[in-house]
Amino acid sequence: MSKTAYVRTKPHLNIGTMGHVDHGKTTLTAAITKVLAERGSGTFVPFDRIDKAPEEAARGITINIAHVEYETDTRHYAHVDMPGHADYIKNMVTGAAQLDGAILVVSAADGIMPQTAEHVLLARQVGVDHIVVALNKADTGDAELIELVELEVRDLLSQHGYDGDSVPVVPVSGLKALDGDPRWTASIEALLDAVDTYVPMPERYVDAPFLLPVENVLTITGRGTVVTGAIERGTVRMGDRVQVLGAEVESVVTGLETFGKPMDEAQAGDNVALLLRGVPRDAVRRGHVVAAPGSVQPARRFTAQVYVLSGREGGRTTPLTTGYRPQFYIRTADVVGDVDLGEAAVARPGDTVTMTVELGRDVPLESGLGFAIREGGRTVGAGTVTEVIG
Ligand SMILES: Nc1nc2c(ncn2[C@@H]2O[C@H](COP(=O)(O)OP(=O)(O)OP(=O)(O)O)[C@@H](O)[C@H]2O)c(=O)[nH]1
Ligand SMILES: [Mg+2]
Repeated sequence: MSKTAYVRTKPHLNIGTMGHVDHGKTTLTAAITKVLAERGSGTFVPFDRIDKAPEEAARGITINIAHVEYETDTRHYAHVDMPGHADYIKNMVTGAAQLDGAILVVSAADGIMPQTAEHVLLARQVGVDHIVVALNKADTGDAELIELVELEVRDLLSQHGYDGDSVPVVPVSGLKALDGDPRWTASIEALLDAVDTYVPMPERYVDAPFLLPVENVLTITGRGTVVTGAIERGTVRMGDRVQVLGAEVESVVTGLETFGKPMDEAQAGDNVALLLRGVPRDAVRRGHVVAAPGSVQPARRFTAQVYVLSGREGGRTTPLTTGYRPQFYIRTADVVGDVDLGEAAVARPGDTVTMTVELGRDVPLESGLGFAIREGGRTVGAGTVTEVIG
């Protein structure tokens, strides 16, 4: 069966829903696709097609990130629906790493909760510069409560370096919009307008050497190994030679698709699936990087500026010292690393410190790259690479 090729008619952006567990991210994602499908631009993706794993259905939570696509009048979006549950932050970080903007979903009935704050911090760290707030479940709350939650969210965003005063905050009801209630269908339209206008089209480095952080790996029986993710920079064409950093193999791109639609060429920002010739399924993993051969030099040692979260922010309550070995979340990778604090030797919760890190394996690094530090299921630090040592 031949598939319809992807035709680039509008600028493409990557957005997604993040926020605390059960605040309604998946419901809102389904509602957005429904409202737009009714406008004739896209396909409705029902809730159970987004949370489709049996464990997700049984537990009523999102575990894996899921991608849907839709179009507004002015833009084409790939939308990643991220899990809110604290146990699946790892998947959330992978999703957030590819976003140009995020929809922070906050239940107007509950207000900000631990993963609301953690997601904002992580989004900031992985380079999400623009957030639009959906005050969901607005059908349940009274106006006064909604106003209070709005103030609280603006404050939280300001604390993390976002412009909390100017961020659009839109009261919505994903559930009622899914039901077709016109008042709440209009709230989804208002949210999408806010995303269209508030999240700018990022600069795309289409002329840079190709680089794609691997989000997922799958096998197409009889055809080979497919890697998926959002292209960070550059352009890739059918037949291009690429290098898989992490797997240390070279390959040729023999298939290229976005949301099931074939393309001859994909560029920075596109959310794609690449079929790689002759690469065994188990050689490639999330966290590896596919790049133009020789274009990046992986490294494992770097210096960084790191903020150590306080106990109140969900971080450690005790200082960390040289020799500390947490996990570093860099792009889609999580890698163990040894921390050296130099002469300071100790960093207390709430401190901003300079550290030297030696990772457990080589990864493509560059100064300015943001990362998160996690330990035993919680985020303990947020940092930026200041210098790559080698
Ligand atoms: N009243 C009301 N309930 C809602 C609304 N949106 C979602 N819900 C309910 O809230 C619960 C959680 O919804 P989900 O969409 O699964 O929440 P989620 O944020 O995706 O949860 P995780 O992905 O597990 O973090 C479900 O029972 C929904 O029906 C809303 O706008 N109003
Ligand atoms: Mg969900």
